[in-house]
Amino acid sequence: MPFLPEPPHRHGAAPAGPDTAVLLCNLGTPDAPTAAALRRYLAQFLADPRVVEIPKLVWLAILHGIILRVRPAKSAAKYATVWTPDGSPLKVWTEKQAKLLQGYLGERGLRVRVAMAMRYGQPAIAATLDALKREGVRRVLVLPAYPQYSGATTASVIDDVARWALQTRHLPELRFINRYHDDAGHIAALAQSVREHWQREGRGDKLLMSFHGMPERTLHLGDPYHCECLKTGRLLAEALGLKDGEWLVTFQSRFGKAKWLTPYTEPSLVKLAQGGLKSVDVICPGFAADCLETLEEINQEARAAFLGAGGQRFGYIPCLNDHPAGMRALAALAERHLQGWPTDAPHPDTLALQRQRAMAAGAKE
Ligand SMILES: C=CC1=C(C)c2cc3[nH]c(cc4nc(cc5[nH]c(cc1n2)c(C)c5CCC(=O)O)C(CCC(=O)O)=C4C)c(C)c3C=C
Ligand SMILES: [Fe+2]
Ligand SMILES: [Fe+2]
Repeated sequence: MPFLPEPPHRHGAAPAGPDTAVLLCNLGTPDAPTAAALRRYLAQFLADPRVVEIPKLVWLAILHGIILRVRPAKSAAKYATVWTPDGSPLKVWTEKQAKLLQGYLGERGLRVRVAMAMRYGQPAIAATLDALKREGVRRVLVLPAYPQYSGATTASVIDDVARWALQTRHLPELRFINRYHDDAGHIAALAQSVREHWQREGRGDKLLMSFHGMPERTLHLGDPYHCECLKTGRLLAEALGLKDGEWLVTFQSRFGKAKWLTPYTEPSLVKLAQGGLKSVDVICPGFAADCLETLEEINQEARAAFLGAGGQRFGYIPCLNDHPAGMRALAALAERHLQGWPTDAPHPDTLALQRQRAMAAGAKE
């Protein structure tokens, strides 16, 4: 692919804003809770070879021949139940997180520009990186909003940045945060959010931690996702002082016919209720923000399944969203990964230029 034309250098001109940026990336979401918008979104999402790892031609035939005929309308109806006046919850939260992150980083004395982008749909990663460059950004720290690394999520964000890089002439310096599943601040924020929920709504007899699933095959192929989910679960249980039997990790959102990571969330809840458990709390620590998968699949469908099987109380613990402890943990995480990059003073190159100019001006006089 040819390099696209770029704006000419503004020789030595200092950028108006900060020249270091943090790019907060999440999965993406449809533009509207309609079948047409879902068809566009799912066609892009599910054609990503990081997400569905089966031979491309076979899969594209199934995707366009079957899945994109049925699923968009069904999924649109689900999205409609969680849609907000400002749009999809995932987008609303991610926008808010980016704004807040800029503030929390500022509080730590870091002058950086924080932008958000979505892997699928809008705002796209490539367009956002182009916009940052136009604003004078020379360094970008990419922060995929996935605590646990997986090929389907984190690596796919990195793919997208790399694709943009392949057709960009003057690249910014790039860094990536691959994971924060065991980050102490992140675990403490999750634990605080559970304790706050217990104080607000009372405490269930068990804490179920539900993570988004992946095909089990990906575990055997070396994807660290399963392992990182279990570690987050163990650390959160430890932080809360939970004993064995008081908590469990499960996997939700199975897609397709293959075996996914087990135990599955909804069947586990049904089994627990049938076994006599009356009250459960559910948290989704794999999601940085509430979205369809938490608000509809867990707080509506899984709740109904648990209550329908004899459970009496289902406590849903929201994702960290804009929780101050979660935001502070993200800011501290970003700060560590920004080490060595200029984030407060003008860039040393800029200072050197200013000195050179001052000297040149002095020599002329
Ligand atoms: C948090 C980590 C996620 C992993 C890992 C993940 C893997 C994965 N997902 C699908 C298929 C679908 N996921 C869908 C929605 C969705 N998935 C995540 C996160 C992870 N996915 C989020 C945050 C969301 C919600 C998006 C929103 O708009 O709120 C959907 C779309 C919804 C639907 O039609 O049901 C699909 C499909 C696969 C196949 C996969 C791993 C291989
Ligand atoms: Fe997903
Ligand atoms: Fe789902």
